[in-house]
Amino acid sequence: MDSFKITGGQPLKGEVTISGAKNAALPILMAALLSETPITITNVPRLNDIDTTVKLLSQLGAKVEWLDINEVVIDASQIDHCRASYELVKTMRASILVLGPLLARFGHAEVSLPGGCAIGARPIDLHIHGLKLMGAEIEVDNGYIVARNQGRLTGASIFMDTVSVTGTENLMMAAALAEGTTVIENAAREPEIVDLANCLNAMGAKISGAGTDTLTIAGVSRLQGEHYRVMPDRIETGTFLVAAAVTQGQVKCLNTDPGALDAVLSKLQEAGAEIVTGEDWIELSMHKRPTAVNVRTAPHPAFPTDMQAQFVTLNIIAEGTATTTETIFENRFMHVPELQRMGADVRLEGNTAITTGVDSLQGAQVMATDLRASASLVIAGLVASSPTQVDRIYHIDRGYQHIEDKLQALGADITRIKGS
Ligand SMILES: CC(=O)N[C@H]1[C@@H](OP(=O)(O)OP(=O)(O)OC[C@H]2O[C@@H](n3ccc(=O)[nH]c3=O)[C@H](O)[C@@H]2O)O[C@H](CO)[C@@H](O)[C@@H]1O
Ligand SMILES: C=C(OP(=O)(O)O)C(=O)O
Repeated sequence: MDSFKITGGQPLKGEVTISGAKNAALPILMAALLSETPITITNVPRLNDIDTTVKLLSQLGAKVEWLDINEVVIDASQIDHCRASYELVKTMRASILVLGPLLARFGHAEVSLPGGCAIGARPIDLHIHGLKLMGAEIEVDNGYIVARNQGRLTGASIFMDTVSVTGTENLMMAAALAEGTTVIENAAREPEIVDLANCLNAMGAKISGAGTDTLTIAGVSRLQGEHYRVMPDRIETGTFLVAAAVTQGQVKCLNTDPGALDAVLSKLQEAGAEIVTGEDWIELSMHKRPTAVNVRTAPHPAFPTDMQAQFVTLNIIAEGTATTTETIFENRFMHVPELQRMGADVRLEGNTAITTGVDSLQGAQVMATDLRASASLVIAGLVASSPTQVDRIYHIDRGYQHIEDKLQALGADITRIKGS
């Protein structure tokens, strides 16, 4: 397993080009299963999760061809299997996103139950409930969700008890090919939902309300391939901006969307950062030690849970005491004990991390436990007074394209140590 070796102390300076959004690219690649003709997708980030998705689509029988590093054509005209195996689902929970498309187009899908995950239990009951309302028969057999329906799914009125991003995406994709109209209430409003809806509409779907809490989907009988560009990754952008703020640097993120980051940018300004934005760029300058900021995660447009760990790192070196409260996942503080090992003054009370900023962190050998926890440890390493080793970085490779190359280009001293 690979590790990162980081020697901190340099303020990050320069420009970084942001990749396409993992959490938009994943459902959009899965949406290719709905199409009878090939779809070309650009601005696809090259990450382990994308490789897993491509493997999954290929196993189902789709033909996948990379035209360029970030451009892929998926031809799902011939699908010969409708089963997503445990081996793939356990490495990437988003594999559940094949359920809606396979069921809608072929009337049959088998997907391994994902099981628990480092950040929480993450059930999928809302996906199943919504599909059942559309007429599917669903049972669990030997650890697999087995879903069937005769003919097309039927449009339904669905109220989601909890706001779920992939739940909304799965139901939206299923409803796109259903007979009749589906209304999803209490839908997720994340920008990635809007991106998926835009892609589906370009393929011929009739979806309105994306970005609000009510989606209306008038089902159509077929969808066709298109050429679609994935939105920029707002979480990668936020991660580089926090790294710039923590190291008191100056970083311009290119190829991004400031409009998708309101809550994060406002917290960075509260922490003392100067932020200038253009149509597709954000520049952050930090001229002093950050001020600690209280953060509370909640569904979009509130502060994203995927930026929580990075802000804990900001708070542990900031001036003052702050609370960081996690309301989405019940166990998303695995970075806290690792940060304590680097000298952070942080304690957990229920779903809140209480931090009092320290003047400097010490380097240590720390272990990444999930994707964003890994990012928080890398950022901590960038300001530590002695070298840091972050182990198990396969987590970070799931969601960041060449993070060490991008950080090196900004002046960071970070190298990958190849493991066995
Ligand atoms: C691939 C992808 O896009 N992943 C994102 C997606 O994950 P994901 O879509 O898995 O997260 P959800 O939005 O579904 O989870 C939100 C909450 O709803 C609960 N829940 C969800 C589904 C369900 O059927 N029942 C249920 O109770 C979850 O346990 C969690 O407490 O949104 C999360 C919340 O913004 C992000 O952290 C992830 O990065
Ligand atoms: C939690 C995340 O991803 P996933 O839902 O794929 O685990 C994330 O992107 O931070």
